[in-house]
Parts: sequence; structure tokens; C-alpha cells
Amino acid sequence: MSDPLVTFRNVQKRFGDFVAVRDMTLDIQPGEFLAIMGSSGCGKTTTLRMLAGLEQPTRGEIRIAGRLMNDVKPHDRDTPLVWQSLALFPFLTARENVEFGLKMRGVDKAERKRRALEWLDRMHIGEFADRSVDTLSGGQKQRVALARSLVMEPQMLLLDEPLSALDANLVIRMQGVLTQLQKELGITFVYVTHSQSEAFAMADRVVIMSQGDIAQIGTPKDIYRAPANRFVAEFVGRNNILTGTVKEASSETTRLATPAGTFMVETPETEPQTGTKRSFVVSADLVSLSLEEPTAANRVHAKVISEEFIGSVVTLFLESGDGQEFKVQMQERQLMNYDLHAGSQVWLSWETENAHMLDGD
Ligand SMILES: Nc1ncnc2c1ncn2[C@@H]1O[C@H](COP(=O)(O)OP(=O)(O)OP(=O)(O)O)[C@@H](O)[C@H]1O
Repeated sequence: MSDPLVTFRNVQKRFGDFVAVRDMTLDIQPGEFLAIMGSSGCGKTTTLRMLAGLEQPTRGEIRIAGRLMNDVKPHDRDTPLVWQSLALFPFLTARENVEFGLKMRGVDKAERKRRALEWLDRMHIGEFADRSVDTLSGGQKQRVALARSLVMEPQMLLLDEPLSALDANLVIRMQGVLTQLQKELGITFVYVTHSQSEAFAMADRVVIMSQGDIAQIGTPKDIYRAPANRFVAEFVGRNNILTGTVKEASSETTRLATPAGTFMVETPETEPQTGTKRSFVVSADLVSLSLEEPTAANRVHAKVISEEFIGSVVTLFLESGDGQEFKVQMQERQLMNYDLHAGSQVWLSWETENAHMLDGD
């Protein structure tokens, strides 16, 4: 692996007595699309603002390309920030907005115009170059803001909830624009969002933050299939989380007795001790549903409580006899094979390799 572009080493940020970021250690690779995700107030924006130089760490070190950045002012950095409110100059045209940074850098007029038009074209809004940004739609303004940052040819682009003001269809379109652009340009993107679908759809790696700490860093697939702890498992949703007592553990599998039944779980790196309380997760899309009792080792009888449709995907909410909640996700056309309604009795089952034990209980 190449040297990281960004390193955070034991970075803390306090506002008075309040600790917004506790002790962050993180590497960001050149060309990586990294999303920072978490609920409101967990420290995402503070982390990004420290990278942009808008906040100074209270403790620890931030380096970009090896250079210590703790005291470097925003304008001496190559880290433009695009955020939801965009901060475009409303009475300037799209082109003038894009030219602004180049003007500040003393680039001559003809060259400024040429580069600005090239970037507006690249963002497919060349035809609006001479329109006041005030007259553009939300998506068009968003593209002007991106062009304005990218025309400076930064090595890294910081984005803070850039799509949160756009309507749902436009969000999906802009996600496509951003991921394609990022891959084409090879620029490092650090993207803050509270939206799981945005982070998981676009990022190479996702950082999940909780109360100023990193709860997990991994690819979207790692985080979804193998959440490190209960916080991440609950935050990611769509997970079935069961807690029980370890009855027996080998290097391969662990037998766990829960109120809903006894189940086999993949043994994690450190074998759990017999008699301890542990939890495991199974993703809702890895649980199978059947009307007849299956032969699978991990099976439980459950009652349908309700269903939720999002597009062609349906999530069934169920309950086993002891009151344990289960979620099963499937394609709507699969569900049509069953005649289910609230109160229907079904069997749920899953493979042991899809049962992932969490750290702690
Ligand atoms: N300048 C400040 N002074 C005092 N407290 C602050 C300041 N900036 C941020 N905080 C606090 O630090 C915590 C983290 O804020 P931050 O903006 O990083 O959260 P966030 O994860 O980006 O949340 P959101 O999704 O709501 O934007 C919050 O509790 C916030 O109130």
C-alpha cells in the first residue's frame, strides 16, 4: 500500500469541557473515497473541519502528504470544502463563481475563463455558464459548487452533506456524478453524511462514528456483514441481533443458547468463554423463510407482525414465541410465493457462516 495521504494520530477536539472528537487515529489513502457517517452530533463535521483547517485539534497530529497541518491556515491548504449550503456568490454567473479561486491565485483572465468553461462543460452545465447562479436549480448549483472546487485541481476534496438539500431523485443522480468524477480524477474524497445509503453506495471505506469515537472502519460490505459491535449493528439496521450464553466453543463454531433457541455462530478470532454472554448478528437478507420446518441447524418458528415495501424490496417484521424480533428482507417477487399476512406462522433459518459474533455482549 502507498503512503497515506492523510493521517490522524490520536486527534482530540474539545470545545471547552465538551469533547467532540476523542482520540482519532485514521489513515486515508490517496485516491480513496472515504465516507464518515454517524448520527447527529457524533463529530463528523468537526473531523472534516479539522482537515480543512477550520478547527485546530486540541491534541494529536494531522498530517497531509506527511506534512504536519495542525497550525496551517485553510487558505494555505489544498483542501477545498463543498457543503450543503454551497456558499456560491448569488449575483455572479456560474462561470464567475468557478473563476473566483483562480482569480485569487492571480491566474490571467483568458486562462481563467478557459478553465472555468472546461469544468462547467465537464459537469454538463456549460450552457448555464453566463446565467446568474441565483436562477439555477439545486442540482445545477451543486455542480457549479463542485466545478468551483475542482477547477483548483486539489489533491483532496472535502464534502459535508453536499446532497442533503436535494430531492431524492436528484440525490441518486448526483451520487452517480460524484462517484464517476472521483474515479476519473483519482482525487481523494472525504465525504461526511448521516445517510447510510449515500455512504454505502459511494465510498470505498466508511468510518462509523459514535460520540466522538470511531466505532468501525471498513468497506461497506465489511460493515454490513460483520459489524464490529452492537452500536454498529444497530446503527446499520436491517440486522437481527440475538443475545445468549456460550454453551460450547471450538475454533470454528460456537453454540449459543438464547431465549429464542440454541444457535451455531462462527467463532471469532478470540474464542469466547463458555458461560459468558455474547451477541451475534445475521443480516436480514441472509435469513431464509419457509412454511415447512427446514433441516438447517439454525431455525426458529416465528409469526409475521408486519411488512414494509421500499421499491421492490420488502422487509418482513416477525416475532418468535419468546418475543424476539426478527427481520427478513427479500425481493417482492420472492414474497409472492407465500400467502402471508399478519399472524402467519413461518420458519426462519440461516447458515452458521452468516451468523457473526459481536465484540462484547
Ligand atoms: N464551535 C463549537 N462550539 C461548541 N460545541 C461545538 C462546536 N462545534 C461543534 N460542537 C459540538 O460538537 C459536537 C459534534 O459536532 P459536529 O458538528 O462535529 O457533529 P456532526 O456529527 O457533524 O453532527 P450533524 O450531523 O448534526 O452535523 C456537537 O455536540 C456540537 O454541538
